[in-house]
Amino acid sequence: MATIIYDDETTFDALKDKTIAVMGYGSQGHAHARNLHESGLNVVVGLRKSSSSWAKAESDGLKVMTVDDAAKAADVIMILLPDEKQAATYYSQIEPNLKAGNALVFAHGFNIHYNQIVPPKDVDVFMVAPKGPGHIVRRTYTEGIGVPGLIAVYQDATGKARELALSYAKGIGATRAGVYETTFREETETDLFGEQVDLCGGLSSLIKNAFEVLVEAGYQPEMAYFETCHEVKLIVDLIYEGGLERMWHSVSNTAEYGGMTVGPRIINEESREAMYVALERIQNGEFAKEFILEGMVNHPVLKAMERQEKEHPLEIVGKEIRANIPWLNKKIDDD
Ligand SMILES: NC(=O)C1=CN([C@@H]2O[C@H](COP(=O)(O)OP(=O)(O)OC[C@H]3O[C@@H](n4cnc5c(N)ncnc54)[C@H](O)[C@@H]3O)[C@@H](O)[C@H]2O)C=CC1
Ligand SMILES: CC(=O)[C@](C)(O)C(=O)O
Ligand SMILES: [Mg+2]
Ligand SMILES: [Mg+2]
Repeated sequence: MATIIYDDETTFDALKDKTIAVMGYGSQGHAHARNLHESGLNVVVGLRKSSSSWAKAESDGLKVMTVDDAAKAADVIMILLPDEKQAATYYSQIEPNLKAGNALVFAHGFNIHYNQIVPPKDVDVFMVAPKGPGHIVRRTYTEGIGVPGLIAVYQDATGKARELALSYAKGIGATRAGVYETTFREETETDLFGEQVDLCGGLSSLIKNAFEVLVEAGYQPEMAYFETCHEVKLIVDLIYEGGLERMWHSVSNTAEYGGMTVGPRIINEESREAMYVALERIQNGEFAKEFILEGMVNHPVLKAMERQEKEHPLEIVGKEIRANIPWLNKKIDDD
C-alpha cells in the first residue's frame, strides 16, 4: 500500500527561505503560483515576454519575469509548460541558469521518464503532481481544501528533495487531501493511461457514441444531451463521494439492474484488450514518441481533431442548453 502524508505532518521549513519559480501560467501554473503565494512562500512566475498571461499573473499580485530571469532568481524551479514544449525551453533558458543545489520540479513525469530532459547530477529532481485539473487545484485551495497529490524523488543531490517536495505539496494545498509517494515511472504511465483510457479519452468517446446513437435513432438532440452528457457529472459526483456503492444506492432499482447487466456488454472484452494496447504503447514509449513528433510539427492532428470536436452536434446542442442554465455558463478560469 502507498504511504500517505497529511498536512499536520509537513512544514514550510524547507521552502521558507527559497525562491520558487513557476514556469508557465496555464491550468497548473496559475494554480500553483497563486496557492504557493497565498501560503506565504516566495514565488516568481516565468513567462515569455509576448505571453498574454503576463498581465494576468501581475494582476493576480505575482512577480513575473522571463523564463531566463526566473530561472536565475530561483532555487526551486517548477516546470509547468506544456509537456511537449518543456525540453526546448529547458535547454535554452533553464539549464544554463541552474546552480548546484537547485531543485527542478515537475507536475508530471513525462520529460524525465521519456528522456527528453536529462538534468545535471548536482540538482534535486522531484515531482509534485496534483491528481486533478489545475482549475480545481485553485478552486479547492480557496475553499480551504485541496486535490490529492503525488510526490516522487528522481534525484536527491542535496539530501532535502523529499522534504522540499512535501513543503511544495503543502503550499499548493495537496497535503490537505493527502499526498502519496510514487515514482516518476509509475506516475507517468498511470497518468497517461488514466487520461487516455478512462478520464478524458474513454469518457468523451462513451458520451459521443451514446449521443450519436440516440440522435441517429430519431430522438431529440436535447434529450440525448441530457441523458448522455449532462447527467454524467451528477452520477460521477456520487461515485466521487461514496464510491460505486453510493451511486447504485441513489439510482432506481431499474437503473441499478439495467446498468449492472448491460454495462459490461458495452465496455467489454474488446474494450479491455484496447486498454492493454494503450498501456503497452505508453510503457514502450510509442505514445510518447508520437506525441513529441506531433508537437514538433505544431500539432496538425490535435488541431484538426479539436476543430472537428467543436463542430460535433453534441457540442452545439450542449452550448445552447448550458446557456440556459446560469451557473453552468461561467468561464473556466473565473476564479
Ligand atoms: N492540466 C492539468 O490539470 C494537469 C497538468 N499537469 C502537468 O502540468 C504541466 C503543465 O500543463 P498545463 O498546466 O496543462 O499547461 P497549459 O497548456 O495549461 O499551460 C502552459 C503555460 O506555459 C506557457 N508556455 C507555453 N510555451 C512556453 C514557452 N516556450 N515559454 C514560456 N512559457 C510557455 C503558456 O503560455 C501557458 O501559460 C504538464 O507537465 C502537465 O502534464 C499535471 C496534472 C494535471
Ligand atoms: C488533469 C490531469 O490530471 C490530467 C488529465 O492528467 C492532465 O491534464 O494531464
Ligand atoms: Mg493526471
Ligand atoms: Mg496528465
